[in-house]
Amino acid sequence: MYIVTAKEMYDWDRKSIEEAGMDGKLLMENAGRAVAGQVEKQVRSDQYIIVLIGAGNNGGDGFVIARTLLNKGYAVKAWQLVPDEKIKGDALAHKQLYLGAGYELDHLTEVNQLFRELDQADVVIDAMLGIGVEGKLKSPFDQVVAYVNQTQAYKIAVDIPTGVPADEGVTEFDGLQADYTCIIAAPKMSVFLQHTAPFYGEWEVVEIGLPPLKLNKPSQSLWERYKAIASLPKRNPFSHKGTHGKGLLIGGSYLMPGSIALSARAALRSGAGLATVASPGSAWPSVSSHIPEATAVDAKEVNGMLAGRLDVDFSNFDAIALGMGMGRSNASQEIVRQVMEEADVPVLIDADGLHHLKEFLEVLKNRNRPTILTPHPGEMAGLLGITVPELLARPFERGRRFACSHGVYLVLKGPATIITAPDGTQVVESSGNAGLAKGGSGDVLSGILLALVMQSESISEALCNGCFLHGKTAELLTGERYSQSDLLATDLIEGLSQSFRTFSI
Ligand SMILES: NC(=O)C1=CN([C@@H]2O[C@H](COP(=O)(O)OP(=O)(O)OC[C@H]3O[C@@H](n4cnc5c(N)ncnc54)[C@H](O)[C@@H]3O)[C@@H](O)[C@H]2O)[C@@H](O)CC1
Ligand SMILES: Nc1ncnc2c1ncn2[C@@H]1O[C@H](COP(=O)(O)OP(=O)(O)O)[C@@H](O)[C@H]1O
Ligand SMILES: [K+]
Repeated sequence: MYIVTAKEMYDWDRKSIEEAGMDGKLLMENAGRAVAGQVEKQVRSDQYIIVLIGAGNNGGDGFVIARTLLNKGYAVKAWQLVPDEKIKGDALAHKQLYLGAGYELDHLTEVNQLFRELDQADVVIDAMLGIGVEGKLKSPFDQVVAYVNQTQAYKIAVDIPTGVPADEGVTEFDGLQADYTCIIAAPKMSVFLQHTAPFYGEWEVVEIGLPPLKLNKPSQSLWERYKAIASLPKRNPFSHKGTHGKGLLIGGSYLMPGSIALSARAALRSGAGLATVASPGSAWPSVSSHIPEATAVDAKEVNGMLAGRLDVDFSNFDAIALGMGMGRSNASQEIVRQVMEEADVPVLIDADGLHHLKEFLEVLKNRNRPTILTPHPGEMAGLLGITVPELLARPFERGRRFACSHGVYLVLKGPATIITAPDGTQVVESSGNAGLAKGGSGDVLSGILLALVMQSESISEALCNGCFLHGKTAELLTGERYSQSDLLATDLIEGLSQSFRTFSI
């Protein structure tokens, strides 16, 4: 499923009408009916519904929704919040159909009168403004949104909650806080941004008849369950351990032996054939006690942290993951540089490895094989030399620019993880929950990703599937045995088997 910007959505709409011959009024009818169908699943016939209608096409959808629900016997009042002359085009046509059907329309003259009605409503349908919103909300929308937000009513937004921008980059806005948003045709970028996503509540996408081939292929899409099921690695009955990849994991330190142990265990649980750990000798007893299946290579250390070069032939491995629990000692930086310059296999860099890499990002351009960086927003902001809020205001654009200019795969982690390929293609993987907001989750992800990179033809697919397995495992576990509060990274590793049994079929 594609994720669209407002411009991409408008272009799709225009091309569907101009080139495919779709009729704008028919699309609006389809949109309104599709939303009404979803509303019906959530409301009872004895509940009092208010539909709030604005000036544009979002308001036009509102006339269709109100008419459709009234046709079916629901208790609905439609309120037009703007003067008559503002309603134009397809929206005006649907207003006339609504009135022609004999239904009553309330006009906003005095906000307190509407507020008294809103106090009585069980359900408020927000068809005020859609993706056409510009700047801060003007009167009366600012007052109405503020009032609706503090009512007890169940709030359903049409396409996008009023006031919320569709695109990234706008951080100052007043938005309607929806409980549920029925998104028309394709999710907008703001569904996946941390400062806008909470306004949507639960969301679903409805199809309204826009022909997919008239959508100029956007650069962003959403990773979906069916894609994961089709592309997760399958075990060949005649395989041997070498078939599934020999991974080298470099990291861990005397005071942080756990990270690399989590990564190595997660890699083996995710199907890797062999996992070899390069960690300081002082950390190895602790690492091996958590993952006896892993082997080790000798590594020099200073003060319990990796130091100097590794005496390892990297060509013996199929991929390398680097940085988890490594520590930030200057002495460890040499290893990161060595791997970047000498390892002719895919390399994933996480955590402290990213801290070291920051000092010599120019090496990325010289690599012949894929490099994968897996920063959380703090690490990404550090790589870019900007603040976390600056990054989160435009994560798609910042991530794309970084991945393209450095020629890397970028896994920008978060509730919606944005995976960017070196050509700028972006996929959002949005599974998981706040059970993952705990130290160690990222180390587990690195191990999963390492294993999948070794078992997949496509790096992008491997990264999407790895994030999918990670998030879905958290969802499966917190739906049953665990809660989001008590889930540990180690539980996640043991829970991977449940995800593989569910999705790798
Ligand atoms: N072909 C169609 O008819 C379709 C229409 N769709 C609906 O149409 C919507 C987009 O329609 P529009 O482009 O008319 O956009 P809106 O419905 O968001 O309305 C834009 C209008 O709102 C007013 N406005 C903008 N910013 C404002 C602010 N800050 N404060 C107060 N008023 C403001 C302006 O008068 C502007 O012209 C979508 O979100 C969707 O709901 C979809 O159903 C797709 C198909
Ligand atoms: N609230 C959340 N919802 C969904 N996923 C989350 C949430 N918080 C964290 N995650 C996921 O958990 C992982 C955390 O990684 P990271 O911050 O590197 O953790 P650590 O380094 O402590 O192991 C990422 O994959 C991230 O996407
Ligand atoms: K809306």
